[in-house]
Order: sequence, then structure tokens, then C-alpha cells
Amino acid sequence: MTGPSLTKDDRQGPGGPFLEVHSLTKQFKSTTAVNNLSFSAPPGSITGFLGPNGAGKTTTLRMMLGLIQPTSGFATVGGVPFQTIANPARSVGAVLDSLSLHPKRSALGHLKIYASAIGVPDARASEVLALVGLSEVANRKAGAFSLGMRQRLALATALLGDPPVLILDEPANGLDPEGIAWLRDFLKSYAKRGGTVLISSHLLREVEQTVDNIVMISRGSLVYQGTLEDLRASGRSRVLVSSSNPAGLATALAEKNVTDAQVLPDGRLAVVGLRTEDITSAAEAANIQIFGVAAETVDLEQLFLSMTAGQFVAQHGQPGYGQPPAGYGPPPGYGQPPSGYAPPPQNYGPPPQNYGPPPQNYGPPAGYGPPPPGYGPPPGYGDPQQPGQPQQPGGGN
Ligand SMILES: Nc1ncnc2c1ncn2[C@@H]1O[C@H](COP(=O)(O)OP(=O)(O)OP(=O)(O)O)[C@@H](O)[C@H]1O
Repeated sequence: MTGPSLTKDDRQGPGGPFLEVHSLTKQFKSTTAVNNLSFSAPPGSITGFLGPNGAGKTTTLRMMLGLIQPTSGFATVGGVPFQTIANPARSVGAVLDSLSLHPKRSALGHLKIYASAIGVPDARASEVLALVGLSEVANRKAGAFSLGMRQRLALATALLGDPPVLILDEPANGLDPEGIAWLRDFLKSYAKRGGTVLISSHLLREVEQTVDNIVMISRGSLVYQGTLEDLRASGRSRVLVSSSNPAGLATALAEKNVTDAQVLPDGRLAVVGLRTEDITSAAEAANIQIFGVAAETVDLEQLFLSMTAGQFVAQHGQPGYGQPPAGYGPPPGYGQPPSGYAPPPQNYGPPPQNYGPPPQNYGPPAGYGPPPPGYGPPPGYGDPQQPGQPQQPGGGN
């Protein structure tokens, strides 16, 4: 990595620049796609930018790269506003859309064209092909490439300027498990050398093995920013207790300083932070009979779905949801929100009546299936001048 064209007093980490977003907002007529969003991606690590479909990820990335104009707010690389960076392709490598290739042009030929456009020597084209493992097919026509090979070629294009920052929109889309494993290793070694990586996904599971940090959004607003480790810790196990007196048991546990115990709609008490044997001994001491105890672990995907569930409530227009109750946060019984958990947006609706702890076979919330008819990129989405081209930052609005 040669380093970007930034000034000396840039916000640099030990190995590379911070990527930062400051109060970004984007309004498309009546749609607020991104709402006062701030976050940062530190160098030397991989940050996952997560949110359900339509949450505002692509819009955010496009604003960060100067491809569309924010309604307000701005993004910086190493402390420098993106628009003022002298040679953006050498500072930030980005892949937003799937690559549009001339089918008769070879992979090497394609890269040479981009190399000359950003002013790097032709030899760099062969170097990046090697980096993404495509040297053997350098002269093969791109029209015959699989989706996975096209993804690699798009990445190679982003790497041409040897940038210290990579921004990839849903890079795992269409990759088989082997391709995902390859991408993970590639990004990890890039970050290990000091690079700053931001990758978006609508599936936490897809990037769980790859990312170090998480920025989670729902309906354009931040719901969590922090380490994956902290998010995991917040989804820690709980114990579900059936007893003769759930409220009495909660009181008995509170006397032992366990305040994270809540009575569920089915009458069981959900307790976080105490071992089963400690719960039963507290029950015995309080003369409460225990009928059954079940330990439950919440997985990350469940947590992700519960933290972004408000988006679906709003999107699918379920009736009767007014303002959120005070202090609305993650579902009851799931312990304290993770340290980076942000308060829900103002217009975040309350959970549906039956919203509670996810059942054992908890799946996506209702409506999380196929998008409603007609859902898709809105008209005018994308860059009309260069449909599907790898995004060379700094384009028009
Ligand atoms: N050019 C546009 N004109 C009008 N609305 C838009 C435009 N671009 C995006 N939107 C709307 O903004 C919201 C956020 O869209 P965006 O594509 O940024 O979400 P996303 O999180 O990237 O979703 P996905 O994972 O499906 O790509 C959506 O409601 C979308 O319909």
C-alpha cells in the first residue's frame, strides 16, 4: 500500500486512515433514506455495515463516495472530506454494483483501461489480477466469467490505485462458500496490513466470520455501533424458569442483585446473568417451587433481526402502531442493550403486540420474505452515465 493523497495532519490510524461519516442525511422526496447517520470505520480492521434491505446502506455508501449529493452531512477519509481528495481512486477502492464488462474484452484488457483512466502503469493490471487469483484467466474473455470471477475482477479494479481504504457493497452476494472464504482471507490480510475496510451486507451471518466491528442501521438510522465481540456478549444466554411464583422469584433474584429477570407472556421468568443452580437455590430459599428450567442462547442473527425489526413494522404498514414506549430497546429478557446500542429513531414504531422473546425456531419477522411486488431499485437509481460500472469515486450527483 503506497498511501493516499492526504495531508499530513489527517486523521490517520497506526496503519491507515479512519473512514468517517458525519451526520449524513439523504432525502428522496418523501423518503428519508438516511437519517442523521454518523459512524466510523477504523484502520487495520474490517467494519460490517449492516441493515435489512432498504435500510439505506447503498445510499450511504454512494454519498460517502461522492456519487450522490447528501441532503446534509459529509464523509471523510483520514479527516479529509472525500470531495477534496486529489486522486480518490488512490485513496478509496470501491465496488458498489456488479461489474459491467465488455463481454469480448479480456480481464487484463479491462483492467488496463481502468489503470490508464486513473493514471497507474499497465503493469499494475497484472499485479491486481494476481492479488485476486485471476492470473490464469487474464486473457480469457470476461463474457465467459462466472459471477464469482466477476466479483473478483471488480475487486481487482478497486485495487488498481493501491488504496488504503476499501468500500464494498454486498461483496459476498453470489459467491459460493469457497468464494466467501477466499474473500474473507483476502480482506483480513488487507486489514492486517493496516487497511480500512467497510463492507455492507443485509445478513449478519454472511459477514460474521469476517468483520471486527459492526455498524447496524435500520430505516436509515444507526441502531448499533461497536465491536462484534460486544454485540455477541449482549446476546448472551438466558435461563427460562417455570415456577409457582415468577414475580416472587424475580424479587428474590433482585435481592441477589440480579435485576435482569423478566416475566414472559407465557409466565416463565427469563433470567440473564445467573447460573441455573443459583436460580434454583434462590427459589428454594424463597419457598418457590420450580417446575422446569431451560437454558437458551440467542444467536447473533436473532439479535440483528430483533434490533432492526422496527423497519418491517413500518415498511409493511401494520396498523395501530403509534409512538414507541419510553425506553424501547431490544426485546425483553435479552439483557441490557449492547454498549453501542443507539436509541431507536424517533419514528421507530413499537413492537407488535406479540413481540417478545424469539421462540426457539425464531425466524425472520413477518414480511421478511421476498420483497413486495415492484420493490427494486427506484427509477434513476444508479449512475445513468455508467450503468453498473465499478464506482470510481468522485463522480457526479
Ligand atoms: N434514487 C432514489 N430515489 C428514491 N428513493 C430511493 C433512491 N435510492 C434509494 N431510495 C430509497 O431509499 C431507501 C434506502 O435504499 P438503499 O438502496 O440505500 O437501501 P439498502 O440498505 O442498500 O438496501 P438493499 O440491501 O436492498 O440494497 C429505500 O427506501 C429506497 O427505496
